[in-house]
Amino acid sequence: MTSPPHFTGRDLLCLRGGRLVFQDLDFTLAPGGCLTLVGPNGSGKSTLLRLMAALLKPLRGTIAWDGVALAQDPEAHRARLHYVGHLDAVKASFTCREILSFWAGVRGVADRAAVDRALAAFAIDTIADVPGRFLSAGQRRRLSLARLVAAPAPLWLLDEPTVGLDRASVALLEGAIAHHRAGGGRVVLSTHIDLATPDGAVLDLAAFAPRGDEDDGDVAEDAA
Ligand SMILES: Nc1ncnc2c1ncn2[C@@H]1O[C@H](COP(=O)(O)OP(=O)(O)OP(=O)(O)O)[C@@H](O)[C@H]1O
Repeated sequence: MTSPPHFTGRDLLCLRGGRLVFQDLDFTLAPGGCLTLVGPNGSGKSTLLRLMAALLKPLRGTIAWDGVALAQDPEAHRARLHYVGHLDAVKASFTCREILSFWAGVRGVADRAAVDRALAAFAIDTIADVPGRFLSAGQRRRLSLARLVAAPAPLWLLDEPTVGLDRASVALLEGAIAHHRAGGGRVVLSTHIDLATPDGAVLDLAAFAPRGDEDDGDVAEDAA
């Protein structure tokens, strides 16, 4: 019997702007798993998500999908994930439906039903034909999150996805995450608020902060 594919990080050390952000960091995420990143401002939650998306490289350590290091084929890795960062990619002159259809098309999904499901999943169906320029901050965020549903991908990387969301929208996100995980999908998210992720794991970045005894002055940052 073969074991399920795991998403792992081992012995990770990361610099940004020449400064040590975290070190000795390990994680493991099995299919259906959720990892919540917590920690104070600047502790490296966004940085770790960017490492997991193969947008940055660690100075030391390895991140691997099913035993294969991301560095071997970062493009293949990016094709299996959705990364939702702080910026909402919303085109002012396109409607919500057009924006979602575009994103789905980029991922090879030409399925109106999938776009309809995504609109409904984040309660944007009532504003499906409203152009991006007229959306509120919370509506823009919901539209960005709806991409997750419009074009399936096994790994969701979500950087503070609840920013701008009202309580009802947070519940919609929790539901979408639960549905994704029930189908074997994986989620890593950073948050400063409580988000219901049943049976999920929590990784506190504060535990991997520089100890103050390192001399990092002579090591170069290894950015992608
Ligand atoms: N592009 C960059 N160049 C240089 N340093 C950076 C860059 N981006 C982030 N940093 C630094 O890396 C460290 C970690 O930042 P990061 O954004 O990962 O923290 P965070 O835990 O996500 O913070 P927050 O809770 O405020 O969002 C900080 O000290 C930050 O100043």
